[in-house]
Amino acid sequence: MKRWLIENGIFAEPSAERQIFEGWLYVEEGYIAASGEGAAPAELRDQAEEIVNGSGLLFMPGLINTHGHAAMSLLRGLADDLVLQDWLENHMWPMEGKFTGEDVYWGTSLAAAEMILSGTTTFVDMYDHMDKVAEVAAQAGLRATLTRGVIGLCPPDVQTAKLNDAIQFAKNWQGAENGRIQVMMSPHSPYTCPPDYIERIVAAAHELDLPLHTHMSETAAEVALNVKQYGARPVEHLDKLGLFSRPSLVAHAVHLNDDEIALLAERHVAVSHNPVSNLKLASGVARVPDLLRAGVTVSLGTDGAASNNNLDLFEEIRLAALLHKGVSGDPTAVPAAEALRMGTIYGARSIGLGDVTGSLRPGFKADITAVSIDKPHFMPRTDYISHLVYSASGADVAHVWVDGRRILRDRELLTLDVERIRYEAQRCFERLRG
Ligand SMILES: CSC[C@H]1O[C@@H](n2cnc3c(O)ncnc32)[C@H](O)[C@@H]1O
Ligand SMILES: [Zn+2]
Repeated sequence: MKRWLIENGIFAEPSAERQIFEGWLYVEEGYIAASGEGAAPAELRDQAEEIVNGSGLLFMPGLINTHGHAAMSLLRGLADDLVLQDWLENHMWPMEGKFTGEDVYWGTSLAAAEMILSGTTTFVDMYDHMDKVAEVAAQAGLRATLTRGVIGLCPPDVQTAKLNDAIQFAKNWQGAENGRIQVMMSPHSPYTCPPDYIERIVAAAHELDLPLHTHMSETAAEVALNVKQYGARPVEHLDKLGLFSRPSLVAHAVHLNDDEIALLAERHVAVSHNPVSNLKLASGVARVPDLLRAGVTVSLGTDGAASNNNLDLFEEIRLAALLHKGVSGDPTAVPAAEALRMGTIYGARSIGLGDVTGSLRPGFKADITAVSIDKPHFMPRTDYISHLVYSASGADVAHVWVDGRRILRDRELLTLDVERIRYEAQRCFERLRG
């Protein structure tokens, strides 16, 4: 579909001065070409190959999930109510050690189905067997920023093999699928990668001209260990290793002091805030209002489904708006529109796509989520930004487009066979469980 039109819709653009307008939006060759209030121009109606009747629908930029491990949806519900290190070392890593490419394929497919059904159009994924993740993203029609996460707690030859795998993955997939697939380089964390290994990964990112992504300062125990092992807190440690010399996105950043916040701002490091995962693993609450005040780009991630336990980014948006009010005692700590920007345009900026996706303005890719607003919890029609943040959930999503192509119609997945995915995911889990 090259040219199509939405008319009679309500549009939410949280980064514009006028955040809500009623009218039309025209898409051409995958891009938002024009939009306006009131009735659509007759010439655009004539040119359009499809006209979408937007009545009863609220159109918003597709959601952007900036940190996750999609295939971990196979481990959902397996090990709840544990702290990070116990959960990782005694439950996740033993299971992940048994994962084959097929497990990653079906686990990621399950996640892709869930993300599309809850309005996500772009996801960041750090995992192993990344060719399988990229295949799923390509097939699903999602936009994805993918990275082969490397853990360096292994002999030097295995470290090298993992790094080469990450480099090869980048060479094969960077810019694939009409640019929908982007790649980053990822040391898993400062506590799983020795300093010299991080330096090699950073050097590879420079050579390949790629951004970097890592877990950082997720728990107080991690920060204490970093100080004990390396004599510096994680931010200073990673800065010395050159990680922030590339565009960087760090996940979690829960335990930061004022100097670290200032340094992240100075280095233009983006933070993926994962409030549900941080609460579930009892990691703490990130200093999001302070980060935003300092000028850091803060976006939202679910982390894997095993620490969440779903991939509904509306939940992260709502929690980001609520949690920081609760802990600060300031109801304006994260206002509704700011939470929505964290789930959309700030997500795009944090992965270098700030002029590509995350907005409904002309010139952006047509990555659009349509929410069905003919429901009691969207009444009365007071403030749709408020309704999206405080009342909506992923279950309200009716249609999704990525790159101008519809991938969800009336909650029917158009690119994925959800029955087959459910069957295969259960089969994979049973084999892994043994
Ligand atoms: C090397 S692939 C990614 C790796 O990350 C693990 N993981 C999942 N959630 C978290 C988290 O919250 N902190 C640190 N590491 C996490 C996952 O199990 C994979 O092994
Ligand atoms: Zn993670």
